[in-house]
Amino acid sequence: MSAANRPKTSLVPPDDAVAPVRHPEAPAPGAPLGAHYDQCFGCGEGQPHGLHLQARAGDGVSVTAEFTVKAAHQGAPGLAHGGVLTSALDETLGSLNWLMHVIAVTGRLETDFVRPVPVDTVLHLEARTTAVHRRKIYSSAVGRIGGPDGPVAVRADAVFIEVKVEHFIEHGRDEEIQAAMDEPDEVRRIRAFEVNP
Ligand SMILES: CCCCCCCCCCCCCC(=O)SCCNC(=O)CCNC(=O)[C@H](O)C(C)(C)COP(=O)(O)OP(=O)(O)OC[C@H]1O[C@@H](n2cnc3c(N)ncnc32)[C@H](O)[C@@H]1OP(=O)(O)O
Repeated sequence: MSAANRPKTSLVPPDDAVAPVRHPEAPAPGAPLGAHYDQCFGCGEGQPHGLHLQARAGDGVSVTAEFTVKAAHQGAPGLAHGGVLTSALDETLGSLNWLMHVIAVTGRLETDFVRPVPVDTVLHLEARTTAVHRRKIYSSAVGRIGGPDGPVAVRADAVFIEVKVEHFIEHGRDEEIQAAMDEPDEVRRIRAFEVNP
């Protein structure tokens, strides 16, 4: 069956899924994870149009992050665009994989929009990996407004799929791949994951 015809993977882990394992060299709880790629729309410091999310490690396989909704993120007047909020959730969820030293891409992501999020709001994001089944990584996130314990405005469930670094080399545009490969920090981090599973 071609990938395009594949039935949607459930966001509920199968019975034989296992608990996620935090890598022994993962950053300590409270420590920033840093951007995985300088030009990433979600976390890249060199990306002027990006969200500039800075995730911090939590306990187990969990992270927290804050995202401030700017005027450039509007959908309706004065309110955040749903796709931008989903991007913030995707980035936060994706950062969980670094705590396990696994390279993975988003396979499926489902967002519930519970409350409108006005411009200038700080969205307090929390995400956790709940289970792993072969290459599939099951994670969930919430975004709260009005403070870290405020009401939930958005929530998401996702399945990430583990990939090798060749995934990016094969599919990415040569120009950016070459630039990333020329960046010693990027290569060191990715290679560390490959030799240190
Ligand atoms: C050089 C520099 C590198 C820099 C690195 C930076 C990295 C940072 C990146 C972070 C960026 C931030 C995050 C982003 O924005 S990531 C960007 C958005 N995501 C993508 O671009 C992914 C596009 N999709 C693909 O490339 C392929 O379809 C993948 C790789 C996902 C699977 O194709 P592949 O041929 O490999 O898979 P398989 O057929 O062997 O299936 C394997 C298992 O997975 C299950 N499955 C498959 N598809 C899906 C699906 N869609 N939903 C749920 N489940 C799915 C499938 O049922 C099977 O399960 P099981 O049979 O085992 O039970």
